[in-house]
Amino acid sequence: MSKHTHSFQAEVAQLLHLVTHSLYSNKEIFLRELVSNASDACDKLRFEALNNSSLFEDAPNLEVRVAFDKDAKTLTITDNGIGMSEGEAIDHLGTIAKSGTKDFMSRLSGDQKKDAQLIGQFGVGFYSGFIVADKITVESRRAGLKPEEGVRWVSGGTGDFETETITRAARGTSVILHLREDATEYLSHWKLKQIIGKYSDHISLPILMQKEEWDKDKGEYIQKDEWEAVNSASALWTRSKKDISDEQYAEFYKNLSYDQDAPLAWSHNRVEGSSEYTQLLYIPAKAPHDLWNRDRKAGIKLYVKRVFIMDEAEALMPAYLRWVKGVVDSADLPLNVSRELLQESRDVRAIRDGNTRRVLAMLEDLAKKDKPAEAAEGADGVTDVVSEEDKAQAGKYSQFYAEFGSVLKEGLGEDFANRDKIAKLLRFASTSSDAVAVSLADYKARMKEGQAAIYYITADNLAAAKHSPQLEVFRKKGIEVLLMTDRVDEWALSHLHEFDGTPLQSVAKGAVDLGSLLDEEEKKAAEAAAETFKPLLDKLKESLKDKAKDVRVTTRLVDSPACLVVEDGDVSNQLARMLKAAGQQAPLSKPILEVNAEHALVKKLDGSAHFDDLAHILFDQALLAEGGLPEDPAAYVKRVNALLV
Ligand SMILES: Nc1ncnc2c1ncn2[C@@H]1O[C@H](COP(=O)(O)OP(=O)(O)OP(=O)(O)O)[C@@H](O)[C@H]1O
Repeated sequence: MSKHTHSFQAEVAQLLHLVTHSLYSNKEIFLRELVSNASDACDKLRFEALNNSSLFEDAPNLEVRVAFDKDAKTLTITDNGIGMSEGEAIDHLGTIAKSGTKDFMSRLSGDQKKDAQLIGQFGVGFYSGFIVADKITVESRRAGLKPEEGVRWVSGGTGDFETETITRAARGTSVILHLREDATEYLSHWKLKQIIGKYSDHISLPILMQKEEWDKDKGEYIQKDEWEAVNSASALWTRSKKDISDEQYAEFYKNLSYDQDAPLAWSHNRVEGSSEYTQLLYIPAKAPHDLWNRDRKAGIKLYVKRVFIMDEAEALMPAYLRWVKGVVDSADLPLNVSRELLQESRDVRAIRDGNTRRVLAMLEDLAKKDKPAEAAEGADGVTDVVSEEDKAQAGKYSQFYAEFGSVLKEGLGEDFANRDKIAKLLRFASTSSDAVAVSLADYKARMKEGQAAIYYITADNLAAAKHSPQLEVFRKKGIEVLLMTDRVDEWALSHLHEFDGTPLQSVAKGAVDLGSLLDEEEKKAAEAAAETFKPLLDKLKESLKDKAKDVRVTTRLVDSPACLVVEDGDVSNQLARMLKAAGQQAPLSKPILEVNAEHALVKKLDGSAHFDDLAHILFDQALLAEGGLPEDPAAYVKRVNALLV
């Protein structure tokens, strides 16, 4: 048979040079690319055979075989897919037809370092074989052509390649890599199996390798004639939902997450539209130990057409949902997509938005079914029937929230578009419930007539929150206050100014304005107290000028003599203490001391010989009551003792 020599298209020669020189640090990807091509070839055959089943010839089972020959130093990837005619081999393996790669070529700068970074962002496909091979032989026969119409394509990866017509009985393609001296590590069953497991486990065709057996006499592994699949060949997410059992979903989750607990919920969807992808997302039952590490990568694995691309694709999930586990399989992204490119891609943004929406929808659903529904009989005598399935969901949201609620709150500051949805998912303890179970909607439904705001307080722990003097008037008036004890609350709540049209108001910030909840008499008494107390307040201000920004009379206290508040917009004392404990500089803003004109201690101040000491004690006690420490504890003790003896 006569051989023909062809020149590579100029761009191919250029690409080959780059591939061999720049992709060296990540050699093993060549196998992923070639297995992926083999799998594509099988997909193409399956597609063409829909109209022409004779293309299957006598081999209807599509498969990929990976074999190596230690003596010849060759590695061969064979598929029984569509194959290539001689003309196709010349066209497809000698030119670059893909627009993506052409675009890449046009962006080459000639600077090897920059170009090496660029190349990582584009699929290099077949040519990546030259990273490990100094010569590649491709033997192929297109499905439907006669055995004598096969082709052999040979190239050393430089300027040209040769083709000749051969006889090949088997349909499909063999890519034979003649390995370079420094790539003989791939002549290993174990190594190849490991790479296939890493990148190609979910290719839906079997990838076969010859079995190996230890030969005692020779002291080495011997290849047997028997072939076995080395991938699991089950891309679960590509199957139809109705064909997958709950057990299979749970099992897949375990493999994916190494988490022994069953997931709380999952969602499996095929999304079509401007961006086409499949998502299978799981909500774990338990938080990982490093949940709080914001650098922790997302638990999403990215596949492109069933080929594994990367673990922890953080661009596919916002940081506050970093605990979600799952798989995204895109039909649009290039195989060689890099993390950098992911950050910029429009397709990826669409996937990320879709994933976020899906997770929030799953949580909404769990939240709805959290409380065991009582079979409440309506006025019309009709009773809601609660399905067994819904009953099984009861309590799951509470479980989720206890584990992940704090991280979810980060979303208030991070994801403005979904802020309202996130707000609906929040749960808090309150003055009416020790359990962290009150939603903002529950709270609103219980608001008193005339109540203009959703009130909350932040503190280190539930006891401190509950006993805070700032709550006294609310308790007296029977107004519920949300008790927030998460470190992230103060920051998160600073991003949520209102819920469903009602403002959120910290009871430790600003002047308390209970508006129409105060009766006329109380209002008048407060105004009168402010007037009569003016001289006393001025004296207090003078005594405490280093500690307090202002001193004023308040209506928010009932039993306590005084409390500290900050102005709206200032960092609360609680947050300032937390920042200090974390070694950070807290913004300096002095608190405001509010005094209870009705309290005996405050009344005693007037004309007291110990005015200055009492003033400082009042301030320091207010600080102690909200979980702080006097700036000079020894001075505080001394002052109290002086009064005690
Ligand atoms: N095993 C194979 N069987 C049949 N055709 C193949 C095979 N491998 C490669 N080809 C042909 O060669 C072409 C070029 O392959 P190459 O890997 O460079 O690019 P691609 O597969 O189109 O893109 P990518 O690999 O980046 O997804 C393919 O489009 C296909 O037509």
